[in-house]
Amino acid sequence: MKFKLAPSLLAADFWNLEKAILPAVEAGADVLHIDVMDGHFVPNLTMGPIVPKALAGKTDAILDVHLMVTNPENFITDFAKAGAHWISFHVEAATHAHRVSQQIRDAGCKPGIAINPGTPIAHLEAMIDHVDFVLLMSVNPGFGGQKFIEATYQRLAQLNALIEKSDNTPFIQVDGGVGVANIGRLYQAGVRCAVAGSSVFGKGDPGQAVRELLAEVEKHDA
Ligand SMILES: O=C(CO)[C@@H](O)[C@H](O)COP(=O)(O)O
Ligand SMILES: [Fe+2]
Repeated sequence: MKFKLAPSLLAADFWNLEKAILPAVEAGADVLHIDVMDGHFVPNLTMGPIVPKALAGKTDAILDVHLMVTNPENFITDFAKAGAHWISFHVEAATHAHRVSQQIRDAGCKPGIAINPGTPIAHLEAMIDHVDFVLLMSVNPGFGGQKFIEATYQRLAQLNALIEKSDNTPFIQVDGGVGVANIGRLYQAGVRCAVAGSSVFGKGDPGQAVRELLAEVEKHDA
């Protein structure tokens, strides 16, 4: 699969969302990452379905909804109707993870399973065959702008090994603290979609930031 960069809207200027998003997409970002937080699973509140609904039809980018909520099953239909293409939910938050992934697929979206830095990779074992991607958190979920956790590289090796021995090949998305300093190494470690919030929208020019991040990936493409 071709590498995809997913700017996280959480770091964008909400006064000027269109001006933030358009240059990032024009510069080659294929995915827009929408962080949904409920103030319960994580100690922060962010966006509901009105956000993908506002973007749907305005851009060709994939709308990628990252649910950091308890009871994810309650939100799938609304986000799918709002135009989400990918929906990920946390293995820590889903009592019936298998049912939730099926619900996402039935709603016409690609299901992804997300995992916190403190949860053993082995907890994904029963779900690998039932998702299209794994979202490996490289910070503790809840906030943008945090420092990348270095143990993510070891966890990536464990995740690759788990995927290798399964019948399915979900792609790996990494989320949190990604920037020019680590995106190349993450690509080499098997990541095919990197979420980038502050490193895209935290500087003056999102288009330039996207070009720099993609150039790093290109450099590491052996
Ligand atoms: O899901 C989350 C945080 O919970 C992420 O998507 C962050 O929003 C990424 O932001 P940066 O770490 O790249 O600033
Ligand atoms: Fe996220």
